[in-house]
Amino acid sequence: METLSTSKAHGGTLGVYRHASSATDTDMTFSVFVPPQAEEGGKLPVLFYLSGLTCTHANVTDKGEYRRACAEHGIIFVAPDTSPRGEGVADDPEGAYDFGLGAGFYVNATVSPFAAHYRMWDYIAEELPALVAAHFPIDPARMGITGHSMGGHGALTLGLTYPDRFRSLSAFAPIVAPGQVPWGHKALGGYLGEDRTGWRSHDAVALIEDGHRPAGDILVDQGDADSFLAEQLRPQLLCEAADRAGVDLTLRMQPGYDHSYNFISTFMADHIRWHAERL
Ligand SMILES: N[C@@H](CCC(=O)N[C@@H](CSC=O)C(=O)NCC(=O)O)C(=O)O
Repeated sequence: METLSTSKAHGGTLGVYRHASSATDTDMTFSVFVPPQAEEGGKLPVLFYLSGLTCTHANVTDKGEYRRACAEHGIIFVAPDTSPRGEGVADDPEGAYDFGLGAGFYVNATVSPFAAHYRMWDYIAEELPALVAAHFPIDPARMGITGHSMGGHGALTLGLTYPDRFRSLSAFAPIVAPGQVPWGHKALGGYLGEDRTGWRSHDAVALIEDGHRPAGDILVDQGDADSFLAEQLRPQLLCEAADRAGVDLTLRMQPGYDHSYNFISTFMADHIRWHAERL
């Protein structure tokens, strides 16, 4: 693992790192904030934040405003990239923002040419937790996951699939049912193929319908002025599935907030506190 930069913040250290990923067979870059409590020598809980379409690790690192709350609650914060990148990595044939580079959708692609590198599911579920646990003072029994939009979809599907691994689960404006919305149709069709049975493992609503359960309760914040709300996000579908299944979900509709990092940064500290209480 190569250190690209480190900088002191709120008494802790923000670092950006690059490594050769075996999951994606590319270099991958991510950021980690280690709070000042690490100096005491113990292992700390970790929160993985999965970003949305068009993002790298840098969007939340620059605009997410998570460091003060992580320093207050003693949480390590890990922000990975959203897709493999580099020479030989396939992109959307028309360069669209919602597929290919910056839009890995947290799945292991099975369709050529994407199957060669687009293995973000394995990267987030397996490789990255092991890598950060080897290099930072992380307690692997206290891992939480959150994310925004496409990353909220990733957090929900990973948290529902691996409740023993991700002990706390929240999301900001997530895509809750990719099998029922245009972003999801394009991504799951392009990465997994048109046989929709395979899509259910990457659809939070379908996962709940199919019997998957999170480790505990789920927190979702959603702005009601989000331009993607009605067509792409549809959080009501998650509420209905959770109600039917007895999953403890809190959906907070936040008046006036849009889909941007102004929304995310407003509620970030609250999500970090919420995860800290559960980890
Ligand atoms: N057409 C827009 C759409 C991109 C966008 O809004 N991306 C969001 C995530 S959307 C769902 O996953 C985002 O987080 N953008 C980065 C940011 O820093 O705001 C466009 O291309 O801009």
